[in-house]
Amino acid sequence: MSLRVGVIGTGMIGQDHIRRLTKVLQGVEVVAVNDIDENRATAIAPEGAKVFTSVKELIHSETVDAVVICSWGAAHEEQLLECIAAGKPVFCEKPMVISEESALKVLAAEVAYGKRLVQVGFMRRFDADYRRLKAVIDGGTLGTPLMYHSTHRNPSVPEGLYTSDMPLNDTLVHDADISRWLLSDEIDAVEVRVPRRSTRGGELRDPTIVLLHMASGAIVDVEISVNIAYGYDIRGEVSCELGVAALPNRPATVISDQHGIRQAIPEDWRERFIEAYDQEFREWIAAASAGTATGPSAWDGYAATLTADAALRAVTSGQREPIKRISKPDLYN
Ligand SMILES: NC(=O)c1ccc[n+]([C@@H]2O[C@H](COP(=O)([O-])OP(=O)(O)OC[C@H]3O[C@@H](n4cnc5c(N)ncnc54)[C@H](O)[C@@H]3O)[C@@H](O)[C@H]2O)c1
Ligand SMILES: O[C@H]1[C@H](O)[C@@H](O)[C@H](O)[C@@H](O)[C@H]1O
Repeated sequence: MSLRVGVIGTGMIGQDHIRRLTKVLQGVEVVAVNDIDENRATAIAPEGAKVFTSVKELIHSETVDAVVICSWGAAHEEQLLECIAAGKPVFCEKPMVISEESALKVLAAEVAYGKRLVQVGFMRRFDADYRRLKAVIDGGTLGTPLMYHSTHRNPSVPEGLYTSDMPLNDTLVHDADISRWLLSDEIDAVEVRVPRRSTRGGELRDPTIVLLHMASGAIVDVEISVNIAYGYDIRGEVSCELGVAALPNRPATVISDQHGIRQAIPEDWRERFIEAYDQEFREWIAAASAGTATGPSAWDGYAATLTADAALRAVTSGQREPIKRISKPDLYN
């Protein structure tokens, strides 16, 4: 029997996930949708899916086995808590939540429930190139990882919707998560440096350089650029004691003409991570069909939120901001 899914939030990524859940993947159907913009939900709802005007009713509906949350970050806490209260597996787009307080509430609810229900949308962990990079680091042939250079460039971000904290609490969270995962480490402190501002983003603080001090002593530097015009460019290079392992640029046709030799750069995250999102959902469907979750957990969402909070403090203080974590509940070991 197919997993019957309700999707909350039918904007850019909600539409892309509905496409993959209805047209690409097996063993799943979208039976319900909701958006605060009811007209949008109605326009996007796949054939046969019910449009719910109440999130709560969608989550508790007997016709819905599992939930996909694609609303804005600030709405995630309430929606996640409702899914846990209903005992339903839930895939939640990143950021899991946007404050430490919210993250602790989600952790406490899931721990009290006693089983993993929450999977956070850190899709890089499902990308074949990142998985190969991790296999090399874990294989140990390059020795201990010492530094990781993470480059995260967006051509542009939605004007008005992408606000001043978001380079750190919406974009950096991917680099925080992938650094913890690649290096099998935790982030203990954060520093931020703000160079000359790009005029392309108006008043938005952009670009930003972030240093993540890992518990092991390794250091990660992250470039966050969210208005760099030329494309969606994601890079990563791990410097180890005996060598360096880097993420390849996306393979693309090589064009030679009067302008020189060139390769296309992905336009946005949809293009760059298309296979990663598919794989992320393949694994989620399998886990949710068994009543649970897999991959990035609420603990990982919590760790990314702590990093974003510390980075936001570091912008103001100009100092190295320490991170204090609760001890890890057994559920996440
Ligand atoms: N993993 C990724 O690479 C990736 C890519 C894009 C977006 N995202 C994340 O997905 C989420 C949505 O991003 P987007 O780009 O699709 O934004 P968007 O603005 O295009 O769409 C968000 C939709 O959610 C709806 N919405 C907002 N609050 C709601 C609520 N309380 N209840 C129901 N609907 C609500 C909005 O009306 C809108 O239609 C964000 O958390 C974003 O960070 C992740
Ligand atoms: O919501 C998007 C998405 O998470 C992308 O993967 C990231 O590159 C963007 O910076 C962010 O705004």
